[in-house]
Amino acid sequence: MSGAAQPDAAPALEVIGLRKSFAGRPVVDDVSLSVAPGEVLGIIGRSGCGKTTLLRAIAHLDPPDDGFVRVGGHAFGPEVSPAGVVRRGWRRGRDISRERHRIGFVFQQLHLWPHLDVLGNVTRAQSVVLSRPAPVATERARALLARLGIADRAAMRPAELSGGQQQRVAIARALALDPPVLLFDEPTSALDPELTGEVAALLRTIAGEGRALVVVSHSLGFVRRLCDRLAFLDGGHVVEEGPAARLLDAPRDPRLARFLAALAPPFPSPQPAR
Ligand SMILES: Nc1ncnc2c1ncn2[C@@H]1O[C@H](COP(=O)(O)OP(=O)(O)OP(=O)(O)O)[C@@H](O)[C@H]1O
Repeated sequence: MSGAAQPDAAPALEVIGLRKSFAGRPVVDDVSLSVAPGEVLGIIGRSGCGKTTLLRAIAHLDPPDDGFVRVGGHAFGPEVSPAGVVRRGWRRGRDISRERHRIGFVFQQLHLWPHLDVLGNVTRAQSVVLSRPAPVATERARALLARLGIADRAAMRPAELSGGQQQRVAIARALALDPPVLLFDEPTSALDPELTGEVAALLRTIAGEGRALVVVSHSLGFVRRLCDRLAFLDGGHVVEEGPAARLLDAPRDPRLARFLAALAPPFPSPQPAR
């Protein structure tokens, strides 16, 4: 970890009492989280515990049923209260599209536009979401592609790239909107294990710019390397939260201990040959 987190700073992201149900079944149930600028929060938990649903509800890709999301102290989304009061002047559907650039989202499946080349993928969202003039958007895109080491791929289509390169395009596309908050859903799931360290280093650099990152991952090695804090989700609730090393090495909740034990290698590592 780079130590760039600013835990005493005002939160970049606040999630307060978020709830999301599908067909009457609560999947995210009263989740509250706070992430400081420069901090990386990891979300861990067994398959189906609601990690992706939580990320999507934070970003209002699937609007939450209840709760508040704030970015830099300002409301993100309609702020539906338990009493059903909606933020004054809020127009559902229309207004969220204007705010989307404040929370970047890098999907597990990446969702790059297959018919656009790499440069087009990184400029298009800037034009659509921020109405940036084409030359400004292109300059920003080229600078990001260079920074992410894929400038020489600018004219290629996503299908012509490796998984790691495609992921860099998705990260460049999200960064192009300058979001103070970035959400990553399983950023290493499509990558070879040797790229995991590279992705962790890249995300640390991005956080080091003062952005708040929330990262869902199944890989304990990855979250240990990357995250300042972890939240363990079970049954739609955050049942334990704290410094990453503390949760991984000294879990307090038996559900977290069981989850970690199930992921630990079944046999001790072989002793290295002397
Ligand atoms: N759009 C939806 N409609 C109905 N049910 C849904 C929807 N999205 C998610 N669910 C359900 O919510 C539960 C949590 O799903 P979610 O994808 O959030 O879990 P997860 O923790 O991210 O799982 P995984 O680690 O396997 O990706 C699952 O039971 C899933 O079937």
